[in-house]
Amino acid sequence: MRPFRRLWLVLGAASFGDWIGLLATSLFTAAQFSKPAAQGLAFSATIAVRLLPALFLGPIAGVLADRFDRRWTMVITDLLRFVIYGSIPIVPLLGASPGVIATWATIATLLGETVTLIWIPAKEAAVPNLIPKARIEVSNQLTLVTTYGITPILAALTLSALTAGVQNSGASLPAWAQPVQLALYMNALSRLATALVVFFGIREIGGKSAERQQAAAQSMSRQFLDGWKYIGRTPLVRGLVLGIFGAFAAGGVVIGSAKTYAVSLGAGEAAFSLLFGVIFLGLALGIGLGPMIVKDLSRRRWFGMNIVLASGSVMFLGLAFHLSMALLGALLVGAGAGMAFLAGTTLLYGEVDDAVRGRVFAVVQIGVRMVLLLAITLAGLLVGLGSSRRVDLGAFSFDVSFTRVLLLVAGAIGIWVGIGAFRQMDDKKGVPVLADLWGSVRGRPLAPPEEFARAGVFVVFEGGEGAGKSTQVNRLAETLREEGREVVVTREPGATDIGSRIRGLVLDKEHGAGPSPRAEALLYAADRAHHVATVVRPALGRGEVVISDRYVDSSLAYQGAGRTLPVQEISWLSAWATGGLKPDLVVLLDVDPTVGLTRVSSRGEGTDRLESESKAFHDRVRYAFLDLAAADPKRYLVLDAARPPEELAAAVASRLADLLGPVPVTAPTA
Ligand SMILES: Nc1ncnc2c1ncn2[C@@H]1O[C@H](COP(=O)(O)OP(=O)(O)O)[C@@H](O)[C@H]1O
Ligand SMILES: Cc1cn([C@H]2C[C@H](O)[C@@H](COP(=O)(O)OP(=O)(O)O)O2)c(=O)[nH]c1=O
Repeated sequence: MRPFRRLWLVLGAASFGDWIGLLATSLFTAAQFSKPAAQGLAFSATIAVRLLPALFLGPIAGVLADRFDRRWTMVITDLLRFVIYGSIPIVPLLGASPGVIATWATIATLLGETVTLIWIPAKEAAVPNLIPKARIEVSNQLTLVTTYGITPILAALTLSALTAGVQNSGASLPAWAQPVQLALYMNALSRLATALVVFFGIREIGGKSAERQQAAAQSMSRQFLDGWKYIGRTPLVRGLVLGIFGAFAAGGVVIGSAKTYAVSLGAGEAAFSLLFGVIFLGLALGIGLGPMIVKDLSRRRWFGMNIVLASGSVMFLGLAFHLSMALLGALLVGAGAGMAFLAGTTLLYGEVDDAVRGRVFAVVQIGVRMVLLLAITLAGLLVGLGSSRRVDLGAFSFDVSFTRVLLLVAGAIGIWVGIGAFRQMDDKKGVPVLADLWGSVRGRPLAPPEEFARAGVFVVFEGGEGAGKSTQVNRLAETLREEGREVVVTREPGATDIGSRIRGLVLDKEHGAGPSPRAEALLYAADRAHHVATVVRPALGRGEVVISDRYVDSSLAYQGAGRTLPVQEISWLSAWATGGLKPDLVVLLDVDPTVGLTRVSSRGEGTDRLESESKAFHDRVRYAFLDLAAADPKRYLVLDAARPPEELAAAVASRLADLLGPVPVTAPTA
């Protein structure tokens, strides 16, 4: 088994232990009391106690994770937890009173939680070193689904199966083997198991990079401060931390106000559980399907977008007046939060340096707990303060309550934070957000354009063989020059020295069978890259009109649709070759291939390699051009190439008139 597979097993076991421990300890402590009030108090005390140590120990835990060998840190802390958790069900066997038992359970939980705080940053810092970068997201999907989807359910089922099994069998079990106690043993044993697997099975976690060894020579307080400095001066990490806190704050407000919100919908008590269930469903859907839907979208952008989505949905919840709307809102809150969480952890794993990773994760960990706790408490308090008024809207009536105002405010703050995080982290500045998202969903992600001052206008003619491109290119150039404009006429392939050699390689029939489809695609891309860099961009920079006979679309049509290479990959290749340079206008001269090829052969120059392709090939090319034009009508002018040349030229000139400003006045040359 590969190390990271073993790691997933460890994470699964650890999380199962966590959940069954949480459930069992709470029940166990509560069971020591008979009055409901005391039970409730004991129940919430054990949960609160789990959050407390984070505040004190958290900051140091990160330093420990970066300073010491992570394998040993994980093994030692897990052995400690084995002993601590194991002691909870043992104490009653020593004949202790209920008060002592409950107190010890609480103290042991506190200790266990404290130790966990050291375990988590060590684990989080070690994991990314074991996983190939390209698989980090998949690995996170798996871990999140295991941690929050499978293991809690498995834990609850195990516990209730144990209880039911014992009740049904009627057997009287010895005092040390009551169901809840068995569950507590399981929790302890899961720690022993993970310690052993990490020690014997995942040795790769151990050792330290030279960088970390160097850092460990500094004092601990110095390392602590350095961690904060790193967060402060790295925009990506700053944005991530800010975004994660914002998301959890909004989540906390939703949790804290959920009870009164459900009531305000007038849909009864069941609405509360239903809403919660739907939020979890949304989380699972977002984590499971999100990456498949957005495909290659920048994860930095996706993170910010999801926070805005989740927060917007919180606002929508505030306005929803019918249960069905609230359910939709809850689903989107869950989906947005889940996807933001996935994107956030993936980015943290992939982009934070190994040497500071423990500290960054510790900050996130503590921050999240504090923010969540604060938000839940505060929301609970505020909601309790406000009264509500009932509003009638004909068929619907709903409460305008404090709860709703709170949701609106929390959502608005969340959107603001999401936009802030997006700006800090954006790695595709200048690429329109919605178009980027839509392009990625359709499988044609936009590349960030290379920066350059673009003063001129870029016009491209596309179309099949013999469509009349050269004819129209020359006519247009002539017209524009008569108007007094600077015009550069060029073509692909073969406009440069290097390009004309490439052109020979791809098109001359004397080179035998010619390049394979992928090689052909790369040769056209190479020609294009050189052409754009040495001819097109410089001319556009000088403010001239560049008219090119063929450009990117020819590759999409010929190599993509014609040769049937994946169009998405050709699109990426072209975007990379051109640095994202797009034409201002593409004139597509649409021609029936039979007509076009007849025109070419009547020229009597013989055919090149592509012209001699089959009719089916040229048909695919034709429809690919038409599809491209249909997908972006603003940028295209589609003309029927069977029309007389003068008419076509007039149509092109009139369309271009809108794009070109007045003729620039150049100083007369003496
Ligand atoms: N609109 C048109 N109608 C009829 N024939 C045309 C038209 N435009 C060009 N032709 C002729 O078709 C042939 C191919 O034209 P050309 O401009 O070289 O096409 P391309 O550059 O698209 O291969 C030439 O002989 C040209 O005179
Ligand atoms: C620019 C480009 C051209 N081609 C093909 C289309 C043409 O058959 C060939 C040469 O184009 P071109 O010189 O325009 O030929 P013609 O004037 O005869 O239409 O190169 C591609 O396959 N991919 C590309 O990216």
